[in-house]
This record gives sequence, C-alpha cells and structure tokens, in this order.
Amino acid sequence: MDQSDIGSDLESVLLSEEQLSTRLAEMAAQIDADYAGEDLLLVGVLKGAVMVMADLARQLHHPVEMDWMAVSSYGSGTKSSGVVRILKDLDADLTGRNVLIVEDIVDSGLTLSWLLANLRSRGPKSVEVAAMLRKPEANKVEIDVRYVGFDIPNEFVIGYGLDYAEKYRNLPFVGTLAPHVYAE
Ligand SMILES: O=P(O)(O)OC[C@H]1O[C@H](OP(=O)(O)OP(=O)(O)O)[C@H](O)[C@@H]1O
Ligand code: HPA
Ligand SMILES: [Mg+2]
Repeated sequence: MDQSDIGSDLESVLLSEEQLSTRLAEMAAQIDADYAGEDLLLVGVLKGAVMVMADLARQLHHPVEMDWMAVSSYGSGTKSSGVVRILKDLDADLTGRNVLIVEDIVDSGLTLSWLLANLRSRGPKSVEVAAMLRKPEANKVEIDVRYVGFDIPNEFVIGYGLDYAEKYRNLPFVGTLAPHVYAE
C-alpha cells in the first residue's frame, strides 16, 4: 500500500518510510549497546506495534525473544481511559528477565502507564520502553520512555501500524488524515 492507494484521505506525510527506518536503525544500535551480553525479551503491544516490532527486531544484532500482549481500554468507550483489560496475556514468565516494551505510539500515556505497572509487578529484572512515536500529551503522566523514535505534534496519525477505525495500518509511512475522513 502506498500514497496513491489512500488518495484524498491522506492530508500529509509526516514521516517517510526512509525516515522511519533510519531512526529505527539508530534506536536498534542503542538497544544493542545497552543490552550487550544481557538477556532481552521484546514485548509488542498488539495491534499497533506489529510493524515497529518486526522492523526493530530485524535491525537488532542482539538475540532476542519476542512475545505479545493485547490490551483494551473499556468503560465509557473513550479511548485510553486508563482502565485497561488484558485481551491476550504474555506467554513468557517475566521473573528475572530484561523486558523491553515495544509500542507504536505514546499518546495520552495511559496505556503504557498501566502496562508498566502491570509488567513491573511480575518480578522482572528490568522493564523499559521503546516507542516509535510520542505526542506531547504523554507528558501528562509520568512515564520514562527510554527509546523514542520521534516526538510528533498533537494530531491524529495513521500508518506504520497505526489505524483509524482499523484502516491504514499497512501504510509504510506515518501520515495525517484529511479532515473529511473524520467528518464522514
Ligand atoms: O498513550 P495512549 O493514549 O494510551 O495511546 C496509545 C495506545 O493506543 C494505541 O492502541 P489502540 O488502543 O488504538 O489499539 P491498536 O494498537 O490495536 O490500534 C497505540 O497502539 C497504543 O497502544
Ligand atoms: O494518533 C493516533 N493514531 C492512531 N492510533 C492512535 N492511538 C493513540 N493515538 C493514536
Ligand atoms: Mg488503534
């Protein structure tokens, strides 16, 4: 899927495929250096983190294990209420492990703040976060994101795993949606 397939629904390309992969290589080099000689378990948060997990893992030279979690906010239906339900839990036991949570985006930060507390309660050696994108709103909650790809403006973004109503995840770049898409 590329820019021509999304047509007038796309407002602008915020980060190109090349920008994403260049930055990911830098993050991977940092992660390789930080975990040299250490065990490392990557935990991807479904579904948005699928692309960044696949690309980051392949840029790493470090031998890693990969596991997945699916979580969902519930209640009023408002996104990221902070009340999170586990839809699919990890297969791995985290006791004594170095865990790196891999996320596509930290927006309000509420999903991650819940996830960090949850995973830290399972007796790991360490828990850190790698996120491709971070929005300024994430500053509202105290979260230490060790590896950040890009800080982006407070706009709704799509592509590279990120969806609008489950669509556009397979765009290879990150873009913003044209206003008429929301208005429909
Ligand atoms: O910082 P927050 O405001 O909590 O938002 C970030 C979370 O929201 C998105 O997931 P979403 O719940 O849309 O599920 P998805 O990954 O399946 O699209 C994204 O993948 C993060 O997990
Ligand atoms: O900007 C976004 N786009 C898509 N999904 C999201 N989940 C949190 N923020 C976003
Ligand atoms: Mg989503």
